[in-house]
Amino acid sequence: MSYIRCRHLSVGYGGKAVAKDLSFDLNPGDYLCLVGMNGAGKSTLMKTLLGLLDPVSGEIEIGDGLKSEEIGYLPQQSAHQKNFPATVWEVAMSGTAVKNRRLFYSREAKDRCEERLRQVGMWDMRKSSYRNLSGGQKQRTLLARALCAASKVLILDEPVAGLDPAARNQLYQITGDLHAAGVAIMMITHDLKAMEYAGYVLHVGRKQHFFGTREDYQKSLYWKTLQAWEEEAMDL
Ligand SMILES: Nc1ncnc2c1ncn2[C@@H]1O[C@H](COP(=O)(O)OP(=O)(O)OP(=O)(O)O)[C@@H](O)[C@H]1O
Repeated sequence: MSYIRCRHLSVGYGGKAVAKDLSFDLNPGDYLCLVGMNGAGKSTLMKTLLGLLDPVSGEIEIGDGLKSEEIGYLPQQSAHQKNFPATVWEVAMSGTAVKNRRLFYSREAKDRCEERLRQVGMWDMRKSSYRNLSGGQKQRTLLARALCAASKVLILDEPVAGLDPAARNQLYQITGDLHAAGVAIMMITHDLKAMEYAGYVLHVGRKQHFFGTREDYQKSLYWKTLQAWEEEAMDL
């Protein structure tokens, strides 16, 4: 059974759909890339899957023993978050606190946080101030935070936006390692390089959508359109 199964799902605001009739699955072991033009509704879909927005219509089924609180989320970074006055350790640990609503951290939570910070290569910097980190180090800290909250499914919203090529590759390496370790990945991206890691692609279009394997996607018109659009955007 799928972790997440959506059928004829429409998502939007105030009962008005911005993306209609989406049908796709996220299964254990999947690496799904979510692509589409600006404003297509990708972030709106993610927020709906996370329960932050109600679906306009259609079905979302959470299955295979997955609980909604087992879905970790790396949101798009805001300027406010970039200047967060806390250490790397405190930022990562806050993922645990939000989920468990505990006043004090348990030994188990601390061990888990250490494991996560080691996984993303930020353990040695755990005492550093978050606001003084590079963009890539900040993203890796937020990735550890999302993994402290949940480790079965990880949803990432444009995780490499604003990162230089080295930091970008490092982040893909880490998400690839997490995937190999059994975490199902669902990633919104405008970076065509991310596609190399994907097993499946969901392309949210204005009128029609594509959902299928990366191989089929890269033979489709959707892929050609996306490539042309991204290349044009890079020229600007
Ligand atoms: N809180 C909101 N209330 C009403 N409309 C919104 C709200 N947030 C976003 N929208 C609109 O919903 C549409 C889809 O936005 P969304 O952020 O989901 O697109 P996206 O595909 O993630 O775009 P991008 O690639 O630019 O991040 C846009 O037209 C946007 O203006």
